[in-house]
Amino acid sequence: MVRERIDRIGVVGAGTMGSGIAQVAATHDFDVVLCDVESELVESGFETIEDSLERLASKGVLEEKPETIRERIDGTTDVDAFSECDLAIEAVLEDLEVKKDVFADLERVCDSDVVLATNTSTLSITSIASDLDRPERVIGLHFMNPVPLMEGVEVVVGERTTDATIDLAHEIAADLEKTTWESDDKPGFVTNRILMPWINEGIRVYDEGVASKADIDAGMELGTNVPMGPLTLADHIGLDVCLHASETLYEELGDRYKPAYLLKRKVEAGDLGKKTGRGFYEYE
Ligand SMILES: NC(=O)c1ccc[n+]([C@@H]2O[C@H](COP(=O)([O-])OP(=O)(O)OC[C@H]3O[C@@H](n4cnc5c(N)ncnc54)[C@H](O)[C@@H]3O)[C@@H](O)[C@H]2O)c1
Repeated sequence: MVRERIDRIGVVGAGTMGSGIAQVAATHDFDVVLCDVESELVESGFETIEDSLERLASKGVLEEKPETIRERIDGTTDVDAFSECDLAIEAVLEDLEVKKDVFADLERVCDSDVVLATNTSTLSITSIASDLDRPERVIGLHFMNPVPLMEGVEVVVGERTTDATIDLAHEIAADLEKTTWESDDKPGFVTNRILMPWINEGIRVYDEGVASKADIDAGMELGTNVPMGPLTLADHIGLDVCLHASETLYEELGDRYKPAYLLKRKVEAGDLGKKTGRGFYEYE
């Protein structure tokens, strides 16, 4: 049995993804609790949400005022505030031990019928749930970046996830006007298993001098009808995020997932893409 009536959603992690998930949930009339480890990080999540809501309002795509949506979100640094939540979504950094600790807290704090979802990009849902008493209520709800704009959500089914939990995951995504597809709990699921080698190959093609950055991106955009070429997309995702995902896939799946040399060097240099103003391209 899982709780089907969802009024209040708890989101752990107020970074890029957590703030986006909180925003989309509040936009769709859910009450939200947004949690991070320090109040400054919660505040920074709220700034991201407010900026995004203002941009969407200026394009005329919001049905309510940004302030009305914003007021549905409470901030906290204490996960105990999730005791009243009907669903919890974890979006903390991509580290198995950190996520396991967060899920231990969620299991302690949330009622036993509350579904606990993770936004992990590459980690195993089964591993994340492995120390819990009730792993059957854990599922992957893999939102795409930027959450307010991207329509797709990948539902990732762990070894012990029950049908009731899977149904709830699809239903809540539909309530958020997202479209889902399902993946088994295998490294990188559908999206990152295919996307990460594509990005790494784009970087190698550039590093080997096959073509300029602009021509690599143009070739893939015009030649295969994707909205962004691999170098531009890597900058948007964050080169550190791409490297971390590639290393996890390399560990699990072997040589064909080896991260590109230049990806590692750029991350070491602190050129992480759009968020630091420089990756493969420069940003204002
Ligand atoms: N960035 C992307 O494009 C993207 C896309 C899909 C999925 N994801 C996944 O989403 C998750 C979050 O990624 P992100 O890009 O938002 O990361 P981020 O670094 O922007 O945000 C993570 C936040 O989690 C907070 N945090 C860490 N430990 C915490 C804890 N114990 N309790 C509460 N908060 C804690 C950090 O302080 C930080 O604010 C990761 O699992 C990532 O793989 C990322």
